[in-house]
Formats: sequence, structure tokens, C-alpha cells
Amino acid sequence: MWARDESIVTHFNKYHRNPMYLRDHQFPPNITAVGPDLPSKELIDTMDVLLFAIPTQFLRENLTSLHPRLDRHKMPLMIFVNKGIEVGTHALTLEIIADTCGPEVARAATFISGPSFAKEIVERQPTSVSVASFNESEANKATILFHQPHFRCYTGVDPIGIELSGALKNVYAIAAGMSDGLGFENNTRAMIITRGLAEMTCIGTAYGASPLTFLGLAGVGDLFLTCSSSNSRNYTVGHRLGRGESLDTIMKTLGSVAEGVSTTKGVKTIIDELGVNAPIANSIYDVLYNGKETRTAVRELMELPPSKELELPPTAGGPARKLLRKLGLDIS
Ligand SMILES: NC(=O)c1ccc[n+]([C@@H]2O[C@H](COP(=O)([O-])OP(=O)(O)OC[C@H]3O[C@@H](n4cnc5c(N)ncnc54)[C@H](O)[C@@H]3O)[C@@H](O)[C@H]2O)c1
Ligand SMILES: O=P(O)(O)OC[C@H](O)CO
Repeated sequence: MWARDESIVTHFNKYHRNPMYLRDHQFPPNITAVGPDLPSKELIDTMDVLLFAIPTQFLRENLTSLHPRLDRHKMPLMIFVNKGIEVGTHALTLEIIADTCGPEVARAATFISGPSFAKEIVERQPTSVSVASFNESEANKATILFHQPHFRCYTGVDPIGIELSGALKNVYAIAAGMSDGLGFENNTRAMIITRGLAEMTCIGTAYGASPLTFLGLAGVGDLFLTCSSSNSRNYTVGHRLGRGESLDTIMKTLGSVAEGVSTTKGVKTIIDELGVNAPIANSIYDVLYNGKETRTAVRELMELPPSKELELPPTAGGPARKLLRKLGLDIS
């Protein structure tokens, strides 16, 4: 385990506990911490698998530093568990990997996503996730590595859809938390989850992902989890906004990453570029970045004219095609 703080490295190697996160968990003695510098090329050469749990906004800088230390002829299996969209570029992780490490590495990159609070995983509570890569054999390797009696891995075939699912659900978790924070109850939360799923599916379809992916663990599974639990950081941000706290105060005191806050910016750009109707995501953007009052956002959403329940946009898939081209996978 790489840690950027030397005191965590020392503490972890002595006690096999992380003093910052999951403090009560005793890690197995065969896990060693290294840091604060990035692991050396020599150390990386000995690794079969690299698992990246770096928040999306910091991934590019870390992969840029790491790339020269990777041996092209002996690439480890690279697994990514972050759930977000990069601010400024609105890039998915696949694109960040392609930009920093090259298309070959991105094609083999494997993504794990799904309803999986870290605390419950380390307690070995029954959990399931999706595992997806453009390179099926890499996804199968990751599945074999992680699949255990308390942790089921289902192999997905749509890494773009899996990535979008993980990023988008965080925006709707903010909406659900906000609704609960405002004092609304079960009907409203169910509405947000269901209409959120409809929006996610429309955005994903217009992007070029498979609509079916959003019905999987990474989609509705994680959406349901994070929209209905105060253990979710994204839900908590929304809840505190609904209770009247400012975003600034919340971000200064949260003590942990809520990917949805930054990801909402990328989602807004994607929605606007694709012309997708996603009123909940637009409202969350306005609450976070345009100073819209939470109650006003709810009233405006409820006063929208009636519309068809589900109307998928055409699957033009421009962004996905552009990404596939970048990865050297566009065979059309
Ligand atoms: N916690 C969960 O239950 C969970 C589950 C699945 C996926 N994820 C995803 O994993 C990613 C990380 O989330 P988390 O729960 O570990 O967040 P966290 O807030 O608990 O921890 C953030 C981690 O990122 C590190 N970090 C901060 N700035 C960094 C930088 N510039 N370079 C490298 N590392 C940096 C911090 O040291 C810390 O270890 C997110 O994308 C999240 O959505 C989290
Ligand atoms: O705490 P959150 O909102 O980042 O959610 C964590 C994971 O994404 C749950 O699957």
C-alpha cells in the first residue's frame, strides 16, 4: 500500500492499521506500506497488480509520475476503483490513462465498480461488484483475484458504461441526501432514485454506453446504495446542503472525498454537449455552483411540465466513439 504521509507508512507497518481510514480494521500482516514517494521502478517491476484508489481529480498527476516507472514489456494488471469525471477536461478515467500512459495501457485497464462501502467490505459483509475492461482476459484475471465468498465479482463488457455509472450515481446521491436533509421522506427519495436512473441511462446511451449497463451493480446497485445511506459521503454532502450548510463549510469539514461534487461539473458539460434532458443533474449543478436555494431547486423540478416516463435518446455515441478512437479501438 502506497501512502503519501510517512507517519502513516510507519504506523501501518508497525501495527497493520491505518490511523486515518478504517481505523478499527486490522489489516493482514502480509500487506506492507511504502511511501511517501511513489514506489520505485524496481519495486513496481516486482508487482503483478496495481490497484488505483486515487480520487479522480488527482489521478492524472499520479499516472504522469508513475508512467516512466512502468515496464512496457512486463505490465502489471492495472485496476481502477475511482468513480468520477475529471474537472476541466470532463475526461473519464479511460481517457486519463490513455493521455498519461498510452492507449495500450488504457485498453488493458480494468475497472471495479458497484455498491461497495469500504467499511462493509473489510467487515466481510456480502458484497457484489462489476468488473470490466476492453481486454476480457485482464477483467477475468481481476475477477479471479478478487472473487471470494464474501465478495462476488460479475464481469461486465462495457467499461465506458461502468465508469459513467460510478461517476453519475454520485450526483444523484447528492440529490437524495439533499431531499432527506430538507425533510422529505420515502416517496421523494424513491422518485430521485428512479428518475436519477432514467437520467443516468439517457446520458450513458447518448454518450455511447449500453443502456443495460445502468441496470447492473455499478448502475442501479450503487445508485440505490449511495442514495439511501448516510454512510455515503455524497449523500452526506447533499444532506448537509439540505439542512442549510454552505458547500464551502461542508467541503472544509467533510474530511473525505465526495467525488460527486467535482464530477457534477463534468456531468454538466457532458449533458450540455449531448443535449440530454437531465433536470436533476442540472439542478444539483445549480445548487452547488450557481447558488440556487435547495428548496427552489425542488420546487422548479416539481413544476416541470409532464413528460414521457422514459425516452432514450438516439445512440449516436459521439464521445464514446472519440474515446474508442483514442484507444485505437474504433473499428468502424
Ligand atoms: N470509500 C469507499 O467506500 C469507496 C468505494 C468504492 C470506490 N471508492 C472510490 O475510491 C476513490 C477514493 O475514495 P476514498 O474512499 O479512498 O476517499 P478518501 O477520501 O477516504 O481518501 C482519499 C485518499 O486519496 C488520497 N489522496 C488525496 N490527494 C491525493 C493525491 N494528490 N495523490 C494521491 N492520493 C491522494 C488521500 O491520501 C486518501 O488516501 C474515489 O473515487 C471513490 O469514489 C470509494
Ligand atoms: O461514500 P461515497 O458516496 O463516495 O460512496 C462510496 C462508494 O462509491 C459506494 O459504492
